[in-house]
Formats: sequence, C-alpha cells, structure tokens
Amino acid sequence: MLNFSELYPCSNQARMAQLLDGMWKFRFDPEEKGLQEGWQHKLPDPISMPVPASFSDFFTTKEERDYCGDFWYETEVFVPREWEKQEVEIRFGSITHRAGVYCNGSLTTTHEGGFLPVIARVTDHVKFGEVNTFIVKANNELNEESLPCGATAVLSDGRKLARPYFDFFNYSGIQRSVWLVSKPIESIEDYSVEYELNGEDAVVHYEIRTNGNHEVSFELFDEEKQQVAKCTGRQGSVIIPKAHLWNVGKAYLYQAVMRIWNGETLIDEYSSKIGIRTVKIEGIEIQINGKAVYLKGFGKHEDFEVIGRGFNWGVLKRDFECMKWIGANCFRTSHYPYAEEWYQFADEEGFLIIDEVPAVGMMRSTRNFADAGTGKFTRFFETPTVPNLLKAHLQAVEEMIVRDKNHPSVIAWSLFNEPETTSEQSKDYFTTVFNAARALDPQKRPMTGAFEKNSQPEICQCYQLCDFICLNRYYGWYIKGGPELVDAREAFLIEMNKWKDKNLNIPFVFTEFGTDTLAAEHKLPSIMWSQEYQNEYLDMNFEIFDQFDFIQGELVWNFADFQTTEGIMRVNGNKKGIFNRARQPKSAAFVLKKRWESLD
Ligand SMILES: O=C(O)[C@H]1O[C@@H](Oc2ccc([N+](=O)[O-])cc2)[C@H](O)[C@@H](O)[C@@H]1O
Repeated sequence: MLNFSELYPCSNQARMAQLLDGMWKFRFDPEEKGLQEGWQHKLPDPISMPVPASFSDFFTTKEERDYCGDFWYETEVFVPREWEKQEVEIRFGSITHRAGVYCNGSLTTTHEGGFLPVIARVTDHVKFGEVNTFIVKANNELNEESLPCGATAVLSDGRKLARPYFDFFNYSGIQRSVWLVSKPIESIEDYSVEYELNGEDAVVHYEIRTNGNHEVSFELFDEEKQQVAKCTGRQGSVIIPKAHLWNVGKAYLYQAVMRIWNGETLIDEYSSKIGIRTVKIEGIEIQINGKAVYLKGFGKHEDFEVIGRGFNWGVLKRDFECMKWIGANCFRTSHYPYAEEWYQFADEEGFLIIDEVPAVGMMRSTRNFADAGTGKFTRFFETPTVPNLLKAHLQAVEEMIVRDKNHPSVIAWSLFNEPETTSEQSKDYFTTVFNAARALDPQKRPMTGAFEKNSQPEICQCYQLCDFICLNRYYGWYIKGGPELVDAREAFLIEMNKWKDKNLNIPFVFTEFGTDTLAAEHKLPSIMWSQEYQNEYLDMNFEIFDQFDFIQGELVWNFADFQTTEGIMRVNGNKKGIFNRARQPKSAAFVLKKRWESLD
C-alpha cells in the first residue's frame, strides 16, 4: 500500500493548497556533476523554465531540444508561520521520468515513473515564516526496466539520445502543476466510493482512510448544495432516494465532504465531487447504469505546440469542445495516465475514459512501432531485466488506480499498449499485472489492454485476461494500403471472423485505427496521405465494425497530429490526427461527425 496520500490538493478550513506554477530556474547536467557540486542547495547559473511544460520545444538548438540525461529545477517559496503546526507537502502532478526532490538541500523523496504524482513530506525540512528552496533533480533516460520502455544511445560526441520503443516524442520535465500543501497532522489520507442502484434509489458505499483514531463523518450534497446524506464512521453506506445518476453526456456530480472530529472540534476536512453510476460488462455490452453504451472517440496524447506535454487548461478546453462537436463520448489516455485535471473535467462533461498505464514499448526494436505487425518476435519478456520492469509496472498500476479510482468518467483500466503477447513469459507477466490490478479497484471496473496485430486470435496468450478486448488495427494503412484497400478489407474480415468463431461473448473495442494524413494534401482519386484517403479508409473500417455485434466501440487514432521522434516513418510527427496539431479539423472530422451523430 502507498505510504502517502495521493488525494488532489484542496483548500478549506483545515487545509491550504498553494499553486507553485510559473517561471522556475533550470539547468541541464550532462556530466552528472550536480550532486557532487552541491546543486541541491542552489543551481549555479540557471536559466528560466516555465512550469508546467516540457522543456524541449522552448529551445532553438537540437542539443537542448533532444536533451537526454539529468536536469534540474529550482524554485523559492515563502512558507507562512501559520502552517507551523501542520504537515507540509510538496506535490508534483508528475516529473518525467524520475526525480529526487530536495527541500533546503535535504533529499525528501525520490520517485520512478513520469506520469503519476510525486509527493514529498517536507514538514521537518521547511523553515516557517521564511523563504524556502525546492530543488528537483530529474532524469529522462529510457531503459527496459522502467515505463515507458526504450533505450538510451550515446552519440560519437558523447551526448545521450533517447531511443523510444514507442511512437511519441520523449517529452520531459515538470509537465504538470505543482502545489505546496499544508494539512493537519491527523488527516484524511484516502477515500473510496462505490455504488449500487436500487430502482430509483442509489446506495453509496464509502470508505475513508485516516492516519488517526478520531471520529470521521461523511456527507453528500447535491448540485443545489442541499445535504442528501450524512453519516459517521470510517466506512458505511448511505441511501440516496431518487438519486441523480451520472450519465454519458449528462453528468451529475454530488459533493462528498469528509471530516475528522475531536468531539465538537474539527481536525481535518476533505471534499471532492463524485458521480453516481455503475459500470458493467454484460455479455457483449458495456453498460453504464445498466444501459448499453457504444464508445465513440479517440486515442489522444497530451501534446501541443511549444509546451509539449505540459498541462494547459486552454488546450484541455479546446479538446473537449472539439470532442463534443464531433459527437464523441469517450477517449483513451494513450499511452500514460494524464494530468488529473483531464479526469476532473471529463467528470463534469460526462465523458468516458479508458485510463491507461504507461506500459508501452514492450517490444524491442530500434524502429519500434515500424516493426509492429510484421510478425517479428523480440522475446521481450525473456530478459533478466523483466523482474524490475514488472515492479515498475505494478507500481504504476497501483498509483494510477489509487489516484483515479473515484472518477465517474473512468470506466476501465488499460494495463498495456501493444506488447508482445504470444509467449508463455508474456502470459505470466500480464497475469501478475492483472491480478494485482483487480485487487486495487473498489469499483471493480473492467480491465483491458490494447493489442497490436501480432496478437492474433490463434496465438495471443493474453486476451483471456481482459474483461473486454481492445484492438489496434491498421488494415489499409500499415497492411495493404492505398490501391490494396480491397484486400485490406478482406484480411480484416478474416481476422474478425476468427475472433467471432471464438464465441467469447464479451465486447470488443477498436482503440486504434487510422491513417497518416497531411492536412494540406488533397487528391482525386485518392492516394495515401491525402485527406480523401483518410475518409475512404474510415468508411471501409466502419463497414467492418457494423458487421459484428460484439464490436462496441471505435476510438480512432488519433485525436490530433502529435510530435514523435524524427525518422523516415514520420513527417515532423505522427499525422494520424482527425484534427491537426492546432486543433483544426481535417475533412475526416466531418465524416466522423456525421457517423457518430447518426449512431445515437
Ligand atoms: O503507428 C501509429 O500511428 C500508432 O500505432 C501503434 O503502433 C503500431 C504501429 C505499427 C503497426 N503495424 O505496422 O501494424 C501497428 C501498430 C501505437 O500504439 C501508437 O502509439 C502509434 O502512434
């Protein structure tokens, strides 16, 4: 169990949260001399660096943009004297990919993994009523023992270079918001809710974890701020008569307020929005509140010009507006858990999320994704580093589920993207991952993973672990593209009929299908890379999807064009966006809008 609280910061009569976003100080450390030279106390000759943001795309030299190795951040914060009897924490939404956090020169925590919170208890290191220095030593190298997987090359001039086994740029830095938090010594550390529907009524089962023994209360308020339930105890159940359910496209959020009491005196308070809904796989259906829902939407990335993977409320807002306009109801957080604000906003908007752990690149290859689908088998799960990788994977799964378990928007966990799945070793590996994940979610959401084309029905050893199966398929792009589209259709049908013959009686969702398309390119008759071809390809795919009743969703790859490593397969990034990187529609956006609106 995690030995810290992952709860999102909030301010109230018991707690204070101060946002530390803004311009920080920064330094690369290619010689890894920082610690020896005492940079944890003060960065020598720093440059300025915005937080949150990826550092890469601010720079004008390749050495800086493509930097791989150690790098440092610094900021100074005044800590008020009123916080003296409180616990003080610094909380980073993430630091990519690993970090140590120093407070006034002392190491307070280290963290592995670049897409989940880094939380350091600094109570014993801060000076109250004074300015304090926070310094982060980070590193963005890729290897096969951490997620996402890749390698690190060394160039002839001694520079390190990231060699991802995945198809997105290795953006790094402090890419999410940073908070300084003060909370009571005895505090609420975690809570969970689960639901049961009973006619018009709902039963809310809750559990609250604190680090003390004082009495705990739990209250629920509706959107009119009327109290609808109140009870005491660390766990319990409350009945909401005529409950407002959280529904797809029609969100309803209650406010949960939790308190710790010493008699009449308040010790701690935490509040959060919750949405009452159930998620269930029933035969071939994905059901929300007992009703089948067909998933329509995207695989996305956190990716934008200049800020890279840095969180930005404006980009988030535009993306949701585009998704609503086009008639989508769902997205997958490919290929890592996103900033928490994405889930909060999806809760508000009634969007569905398949939440994905950063388990991508589990197939060894210098050209990584270019080798997918070719049948090449790299024995990825047969190396001595696998036990360490598994440890990192299990840690990320635990941190993700603990962090996101109360969001009504999250309807499923995706525990991998496109690994090798045909060996005994891969089966053992993922059996361990799935078993661990199943024990963690109080809402028992369905578990899945995204399978690439080598994971064919006759040889895949891992689809049996999934409650519903997610397929990434590129018939008509990587396989039999352009003039061969008719054969692509045939090959696609053959595969889908094999799945059908298995009679699995569970839903299938397409989590990837798409074509690289240049927003400027038109061609009649169509040709690969033209907008017309993207439309033809989509129409062929829809024809297949509509033939199989067990296909219960289509998440096209990708919402928008995004940055990747450079190479012969990519033209300044992956161009499979339905929107370009500036979030303007390609012509395929109108094809999807028409289809998705008509599917309602
Ligand atoms: O290539 C893409 O655009 C996307 O495809 C996926 O990887 C594949 C690459 C090649 C093949 N194939 O050759 O069949 C199948 C899958 C990845 O999940 C995704 O991150 C990437 O961006």
